[in-house]
Amino acid sequence: MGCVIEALGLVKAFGGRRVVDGVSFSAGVGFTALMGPNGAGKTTTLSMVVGALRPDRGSVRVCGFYMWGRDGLRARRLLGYAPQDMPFKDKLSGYENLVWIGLIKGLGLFEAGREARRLLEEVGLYEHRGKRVALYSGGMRRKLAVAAALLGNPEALVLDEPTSGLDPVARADLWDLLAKVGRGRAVLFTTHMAEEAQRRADFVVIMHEGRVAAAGRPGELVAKYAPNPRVLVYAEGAKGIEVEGARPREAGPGVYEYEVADASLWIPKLAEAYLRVGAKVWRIEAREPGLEEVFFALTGRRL
Ligand SMILES: Nc1ncnc2c1ncn2[C@@H]1O[C@H](COP(=O)(O)OP(=O)(O)OP(=O)(O)O)[C@@H](O)[C@H]1O
Repeated sequence: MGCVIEALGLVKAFGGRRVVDGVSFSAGVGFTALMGPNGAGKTTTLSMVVGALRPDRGSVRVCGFYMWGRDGLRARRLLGYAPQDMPFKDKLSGYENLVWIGLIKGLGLFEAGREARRLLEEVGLYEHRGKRVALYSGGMRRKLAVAAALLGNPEALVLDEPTSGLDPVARADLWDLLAKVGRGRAVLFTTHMAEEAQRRADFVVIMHEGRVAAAGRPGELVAKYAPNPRVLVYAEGAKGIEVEGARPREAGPGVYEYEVADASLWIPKLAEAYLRVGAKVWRIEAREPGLEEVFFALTGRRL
């Protein structure tokens, strides 16, 4: 079966405002994305999941052990966590940082050193092991954070926005690494990028205003909430026009999005309608719906 991370009715309020309001989900072996816009409550939820923040209500189970009960220590040991900004000591090397974190996690000095070397190799930082972390790039810091989360060989991994702030090349590189180290583990990660969740997650939990708006496999969510393709018209000289009852949504300056049943029928129809009113049409394209459209269908907002 493998390890499962379970959030069971989590509630957390700050100053009387519930920022997490009854969140439940389970993340089994594979990649689970906790997806939502900034402020949806993702980080607060993760903090409770990893045992850093006590829930007002509800509980968390990691591989069957309750995080906030007698088994808390066990649950914590089974789980590795990489926060958005890992508090590394910039003056120490990558190797020294990992040894230091290993000691905090309860490893002996010899084992911490051995694990640090093994993990630096695994994440591709071995040749930079002696370099001060202050000199690491953003991508290298993230890899080191993944290595730190893997100290103690946890069954579950929790990653808060693992790729935020990275350029596309560094992001793809980090995902190659995560795919490798995530194999056989329950990996829970947060993202506010629909494309990333769609591409990388086996299962997606969509959060909005402190609650779970929907959860499922990406393909199932799209089929259920946003099955229709979209046609985008890039035009100048006409505001979005209604065509045969289909009303556009302004997807950007001069970009009008139509939700249609059959894109191949609607592309010529829309081109004709815009040309008829004297607009310049730069481009028309069909787009398959994805989790961005699912989020919009559920909340009326864009991610
Ligand atoms: N310690 C705190 N005290 C008061 N309010 C807080 C605290 N932590 C978070 N909040 C508020 O709770 C809400 C949810 O924050 P949270 O960081 O969990 O969202 P998020 O989905 O992770 O967003 P982001 O991607 O920006 O981190 C926000 O409105 C935030 O301002």
